[in-house]
Amino acid sequence: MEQNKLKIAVIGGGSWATAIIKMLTDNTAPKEVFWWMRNEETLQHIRKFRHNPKYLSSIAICVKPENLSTQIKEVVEKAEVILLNVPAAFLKNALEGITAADFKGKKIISAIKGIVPDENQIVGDFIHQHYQFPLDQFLVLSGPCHAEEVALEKLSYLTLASQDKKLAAELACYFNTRYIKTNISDDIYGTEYAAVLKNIYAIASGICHAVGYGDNFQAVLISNAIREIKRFVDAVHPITRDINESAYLGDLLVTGYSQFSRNRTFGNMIGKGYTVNSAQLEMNMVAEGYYASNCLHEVNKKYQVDMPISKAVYAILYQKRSPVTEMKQLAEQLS
Ligand SMILES: NC(=O)C1=CN([C@@H]2O[C@H](COP(=O)(O)OP(=O)(O)OC[C@H]3O[C@@H](n4cnc5c(N)ncnc54)[C@H](OP(=O)(O)O)[C@@H]3O)[C@@H](O)[C@H]2O)C=CC1
Ligand SMILES: O=C(CO)COP(=O)(O)O
Repeated sequence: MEQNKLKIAVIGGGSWATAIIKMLTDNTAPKEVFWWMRNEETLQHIRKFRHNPKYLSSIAICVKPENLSTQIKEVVEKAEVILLNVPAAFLKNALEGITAADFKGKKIISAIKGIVPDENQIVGDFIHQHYQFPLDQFLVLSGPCHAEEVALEKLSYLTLASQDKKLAAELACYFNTRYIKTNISDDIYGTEYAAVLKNIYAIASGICHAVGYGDNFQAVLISNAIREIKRFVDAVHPITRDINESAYLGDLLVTGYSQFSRNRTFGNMIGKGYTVNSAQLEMNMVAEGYYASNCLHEVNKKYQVDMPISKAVYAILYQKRSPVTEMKQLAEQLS
């Protein structure tokens, strides 16, 4: 019996990792869950009080205290499935000391929605290239799903993508609960890139709200954003896909409109005149779209896809252009 348990390790200690821990431990399929986080103090608190003191503190943590660790090598070694969930900007740091041999024979799921800075690669490409990790053993876990609603056990849908749909279906069984349904997909590239891009559009959405545009304009913005996503993912990985599926349009909508969206909140602060630093400090959570905007700007030099919304966000965040002027110019280009 013990041997049939899936050994899965969650890498990351933020809100999404905490919500994923809840799903995995509420799910009744036999498994052993390991959890890595960087912060020893947080780990000791969770061991003692069974709650994460920093993120989603209401969630009761049901991981065995001895399965919590700040030693990534130890956690990776024990598991057969590694679920990565540190913000992309800190992924290289988190994986320090890990070699290709440590990942050999395992499956990796990325629940990260960001591009690895400097490398300008989505996580799948980064892991494949830097750890010689086979892409057919790599999966992408996406939304639309906010950690806060998982904590509240509100009905939510995930998407698990793998080139091997059978593998995706097998692993999806470990996430489903009364409040979680997991769709499967074979589009690892489209799922990852769409999840990265929607964060940039959520920033645009927040900026527009802050500078005075209303719901009518927001609808036009989001409608243009999904077309921009389609143009880009079709250029990077041209396969037949329905962009209206939950992993693409759904993820964009939840981020663009939800009160829980980190990226929209960040954009809202930028629109109100906060500097990037002060907005980041104020939020105490990571808005992936800020880093993604710069990375995408670089990646798109190769593909040359027409992306006026991403361009406007980049100009505001990285070229210090005025949100009001930039959004006014953008509005002229939308339809
Ligand atoms: N939140 C959500 O609803 C969802 C998030 N995601 C994705 O999950 C990933 C993680 O996001 P999320 O859980 O929201 O993050 P949070 O903002 O909740 O937490 C931030 C995490 O990043 C760590 N961190 C912050 N600064 C640094 C640093 N300088 N070096 C190393 N680590 C650092 C924090 O560690 P510490 O606490 O020790 O400071 C913490 O674990 C992102 O890619 C996000 O897009 C995907 C779907 C849903
Ligand atoms: O990816 C997410 C929801 O699917 C979370 O990102 P936001 O918090 O910016 O919405």
